[in-house]
Amino acid sequence: MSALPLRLGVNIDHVATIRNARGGLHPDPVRAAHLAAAAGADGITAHLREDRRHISDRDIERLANEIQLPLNFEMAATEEMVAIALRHRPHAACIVPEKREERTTEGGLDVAGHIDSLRPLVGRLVDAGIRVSMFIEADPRQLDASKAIGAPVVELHTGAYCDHDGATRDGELARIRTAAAHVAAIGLECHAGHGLSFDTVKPIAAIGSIVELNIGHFLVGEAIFIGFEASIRHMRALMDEARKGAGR
Ligand SMILES: CC(=O)[C@@H](O)[C@H](O)COP(=O)(O)O
Ligand SMILES: NCC(=O)COP(=O)(O)O
Repeated sequence: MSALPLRLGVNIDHVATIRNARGGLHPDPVRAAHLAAAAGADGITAHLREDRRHISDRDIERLANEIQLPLNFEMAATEEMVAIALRHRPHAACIVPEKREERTTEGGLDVAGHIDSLRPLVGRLVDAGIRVSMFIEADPRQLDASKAIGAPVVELHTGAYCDHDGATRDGELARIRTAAAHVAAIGLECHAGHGLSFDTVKPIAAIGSIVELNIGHFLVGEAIFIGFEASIRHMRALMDEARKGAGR
């Protein structure tokens, strides 16, 4: 059976990181979103963190109102973020863990340990027509818990795979492959992301049951050297190369 089409969600958080370094308006994340669309992105991802270290409330408002691509709103499982999601009604919301002291997302959300609190929160977003995904480790317990709380989508955290090499990376890749097969078997949609680069994307893109990759930090960094559109176009080409011959 042939692999499903693979979407590229471009995360523009770190365009805002550069902007916030001087507290001005440049570079504009919304302009970056338009460029990403022109470069072939299938969606835009933006993470409104509780501490607003990069994406701001105004960025989310403008993205929701000004871009044509589907917006994937990454958010913590808090009442504050639910209210913002219900106000702007993005195409999708991805529920991610947050710790103020972390430099970046360090792992997946413990859905299995918080089923009772997450089920109603997910239900409110689903009832509002928002496609909810759970940002989780490649762990069958977390997959089954995501299904149990009514989330139609999971996004597998690829950080450990990207941060290691050799046998450890191979082990993480095997874990992701097994998890992606399980996601398909239980009828959820499978996405993946965090830390992906030109060097690490192809084995993940070759997993046929993964239908969306969310990639940001590397694309913004590489844009300094080759331009944002070229960075996105090259990532898309690598994903397409990997997809050829990928099974389900
Ligand atoms: C959830 C995820 O992997 C990305 O959104 C990542 O969080 C990018 O934002 P940070 O670099 O602030 O973690
Ligand atoms: N959910 C992953 C994402 O949106 C982008 O993560 P990164 O590529 O910035 O590490």
